Amino acid sequence: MRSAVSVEAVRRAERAAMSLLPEGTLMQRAAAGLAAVVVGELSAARGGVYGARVVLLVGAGANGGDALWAGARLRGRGARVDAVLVAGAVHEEGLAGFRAAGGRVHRVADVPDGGLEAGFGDLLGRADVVVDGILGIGGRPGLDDATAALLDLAAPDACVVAVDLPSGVDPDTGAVGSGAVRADVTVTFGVLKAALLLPPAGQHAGRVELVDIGLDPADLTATEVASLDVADLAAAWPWPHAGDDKYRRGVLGVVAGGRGYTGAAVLCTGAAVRSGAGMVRYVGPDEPTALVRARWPEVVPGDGRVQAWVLGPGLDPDAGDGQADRVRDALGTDLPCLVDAGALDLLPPRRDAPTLLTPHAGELARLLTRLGEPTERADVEARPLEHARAAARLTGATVLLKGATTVVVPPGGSPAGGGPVLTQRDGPAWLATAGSGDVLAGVAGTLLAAGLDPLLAGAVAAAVHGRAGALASAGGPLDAGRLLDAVPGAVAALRDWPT
Ligand SMILES: NC(=O)C1=CN([C@@H]2O[C@H](COP(=O)(O)OP(=O)(O)OC[C@H]3O[C@@H](n4cnc5c(N)ncnc54)[C@H](OP(=O)(O)O)[C@@H]3O)[C@@H](O)[C@H]2O)[C@@H](O)CC1
Ligand SMILES: Nc1ncnc2c1ncn2[C@@H]1O[C@H](COP(=O)(O)OP(=O)(O)O)[C@@H](O)[C@H]1O
Ligand SMILES: [K+]
Repeated sequence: MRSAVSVEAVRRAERAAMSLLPEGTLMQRAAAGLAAVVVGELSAARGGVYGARVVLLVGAGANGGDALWAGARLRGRGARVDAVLVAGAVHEEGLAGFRAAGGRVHRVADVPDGGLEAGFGDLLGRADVVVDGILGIGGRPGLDDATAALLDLAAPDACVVAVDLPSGVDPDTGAVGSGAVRADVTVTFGVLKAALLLPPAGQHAGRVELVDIGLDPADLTATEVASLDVADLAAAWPWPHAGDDKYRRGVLGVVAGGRGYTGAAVLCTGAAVRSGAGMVRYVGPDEPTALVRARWPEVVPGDGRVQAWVLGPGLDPDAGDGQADRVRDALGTDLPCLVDAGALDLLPPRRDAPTLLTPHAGELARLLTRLGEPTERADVEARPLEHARAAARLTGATVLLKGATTVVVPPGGSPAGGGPVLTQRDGPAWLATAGSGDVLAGVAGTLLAAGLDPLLAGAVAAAVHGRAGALASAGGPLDAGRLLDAVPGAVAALRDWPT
């Protein structure tokens, strides 16, 4: 499990560690770790550090201090290191250390208006590595125009190394402001910060390197956001046992598709079959039922006893084909329900039984608007965690928000009581294809029917869906049929996936 904490928790842990250590120790450890990563990048790209060009972009706080001390170390290895001070203030000890090591210092404030390119174009355009020491955990989202313009001067093939966090993101929520840094590597200190696991900030971080600076793990137990790794997935997966039969393993009922929309019914039931549900029942009108039976003869048509329901993929609540009533009936039971797509419109104000909502950004905006919080899709995309939490709070359900990074928020919006928010980013962008969400619903349904709680069922399903996507795509285009065909292999590989 990769775990991340809040800024408040990091600051507390840092204060505790600092009280036991000589002043400046943590920053020196951070700088040493940062310099080591830069050395690694330079060695890989050009065979060594000597003579490499490194430019530090330095903000007002300790994040800039880390960059300056790392720059001093890189000077010691023979790199040419320039620091560009982007703010009015600077970490003075770091600056003195950098100067003493022979680093050159420039100030954005010394360049006349409109002169950034003339002043820094050559410097940044020739840099092998650009170190983003602009903002860390003290940062608010967004960079000013001059700083953002400076970043644009870097050569496209320069390696951008972010210090602690890519600057311009919100450290706790993962929201991203304008001009935020896009890093190739982020070197983070002591513990992952929540933004590194959250969309969209996590997608700005590149590869994340965690440097141990000696914080006490006992001070870092308040996990805010976590991502399941392969060991967690293997531990959570409901592997069958000799004593099992199909009923004990879990029967899933599916109300999907309808008159005119048939594909979702075939894909969703198929994904449930392929992810190992004990049995799948499909409930719907004649046409999708016939197609489901033709493709998946093991699916049992019609109502009957189930352990969980998947409701809504490809379902039009206004079609007048009986599907809306079937959804309402299932929502009226005390069984776990996954509520997707068209069924989201039918969700009652409150449901006490375990409930997993699986909207994409547009569907979440629509749901929040219906619940009295007018929201646009773009709002959800800019601040996914905030909006998923709002839906969890308003509905009392677990909310899985789909996207390149899937966010699963426990009922009530967490973290109080419900455990951390889980995020998964396991699959390629080829997963953004029609029917992909129907496959996810089927896999998550299998897990609900097997008895997993909605938070774990959602996160495990998202991870397996992503891994199946990676297997099926192998770098090329993907369709939902091949995605669901890859699900058994993705599940089997959980026990021997290379970590
Ligand atoms: N604590 C420790 O023990 C250790 C900490 N370490 C390092 O310290 C980092 C945290 O340092 P930090 O607290 O000094 O904050 P940092 O992120 O450098 O910047 C704050 C400054 O930026 C400003 N500012 C904010 N947003 C802005 C914006 N959008 N645009 C423009 N300006 C903005 C803000 O202004 P203000 O809020 O005062 O208005 C303030 O002046 C941490 O991430 C890690 O790298 C490591 O060395 C390990 C030990
Ligand atoms: N850029 C992306 N990278 C990786 N996965 C993605 C990306 N965009 C979407 N996905 C995943 O693909 C699926 C799309 O689901 P959805 O939007 O409901 O599609 P549909 O309704 O066509 O089935 C979700 O599981 C989502 O997390
Ligand atoms: K930074």
